[in-house]
Amino acid sequence: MNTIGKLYRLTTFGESHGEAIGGIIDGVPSGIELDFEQIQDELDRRKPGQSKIVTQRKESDTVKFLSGILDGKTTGTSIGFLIPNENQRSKDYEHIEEVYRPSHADFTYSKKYGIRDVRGGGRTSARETANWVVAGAIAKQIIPNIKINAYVSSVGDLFLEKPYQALDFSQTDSNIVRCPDAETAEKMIERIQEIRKQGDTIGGTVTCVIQNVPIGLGEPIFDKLHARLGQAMLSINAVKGFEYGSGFCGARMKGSEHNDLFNQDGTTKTNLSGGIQGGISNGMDIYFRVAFKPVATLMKEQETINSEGEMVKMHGKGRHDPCVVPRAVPIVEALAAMTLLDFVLQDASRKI
Ligand SMILES: Cc1cc2nc3c(=O)[nH]c(=O)nc-3n(C[C@H](O)[C@H](O)[C@H](O)COP(=O)(O)O)c2cc1C
Repeated sequence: MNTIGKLYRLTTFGESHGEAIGGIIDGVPSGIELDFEQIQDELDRRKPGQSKIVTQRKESDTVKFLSGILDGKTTGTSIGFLIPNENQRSKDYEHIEEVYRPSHADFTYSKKYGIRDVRGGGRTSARETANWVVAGAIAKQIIPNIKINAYVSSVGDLFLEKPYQALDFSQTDSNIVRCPDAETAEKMIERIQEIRKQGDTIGGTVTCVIQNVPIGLGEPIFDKLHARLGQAMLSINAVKGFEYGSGFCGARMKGSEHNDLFNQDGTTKTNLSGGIQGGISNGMDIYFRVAFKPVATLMKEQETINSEGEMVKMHGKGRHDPCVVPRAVPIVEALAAMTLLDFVLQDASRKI
């Protein structure tokens, strides 16, 4: 229930306003020299308070490793880690103790568990995703040849029209919205600021491109590579859609338009398959898109119900993201890295 992965496994714990969040990573090969700066850099890309277009909660998100590492190298035993919570303001949530925020997880958690950790959303909070970023950063270091790049490809109805082949991924972090095209990025930032001033929120998409993938990762039936990527991406808070390759557009095409014809060396002239056929990587680029809804907590009045079943008015309070996609980029990359590594280990285990 709190674990993702089969051979590279992350088990997590923690609530938004509890003492700390953290996890245990199993399946890390021994002898990997870890780059701790890179792990912290990834956490900094996700952390709150990093720019004017994200939540202003201030967390240093400093990770403390407790086990599984000796003299900077992995020992092959489980890696335990903690990220202390530093900047909780639980009072900001007192006003929702008896009411359910529309489209948040307040109602479902209350009904399922009969008890609700209202402080910062408890375990429903995307604070949990910091744990995933730690495991993802380590996964990236174990499979450095596989290149994973995510970026913001839309905010509301503002789309980055260029295909990923025309982008320079080194520019993704050159702006606060994490869109590698400077002109589009500027418009996206303006839109998010406008929406925030209105006390509203806005959705968007993150595109992820995975390059240099060996042929043969993924299983033919239940552990299809795209199914596991989809499960990972759909586990991210606020995600409403996942499509890979031609995705939903493919449903509008004819086979003669959609088929990826082969070159003699087994590569394909087009890549509408998105690098996966029959659940197995074919060596072409894997690319997919993840759709994020607008954040549920609004800084404006909405109608809702309380725990007594009465219709009431509520007004959001506290520090919230007006749009999650800039902070979601490292989360998408982390889960992609963990999923790919899991299959690399599975593939290796078949060969001994
Ligand atoms: C990076 C990130 C930041 C988020 N920040 C907020 C936030 O500030 N306020 C909020 O209400 N929801 C936020 N969310 C979304 C909620 O966690 C999510 O909508 C909620 O748990 C309900 O789950 P669901 O939307 O997947 O159904 C964020 C999600 C992500 C990925």
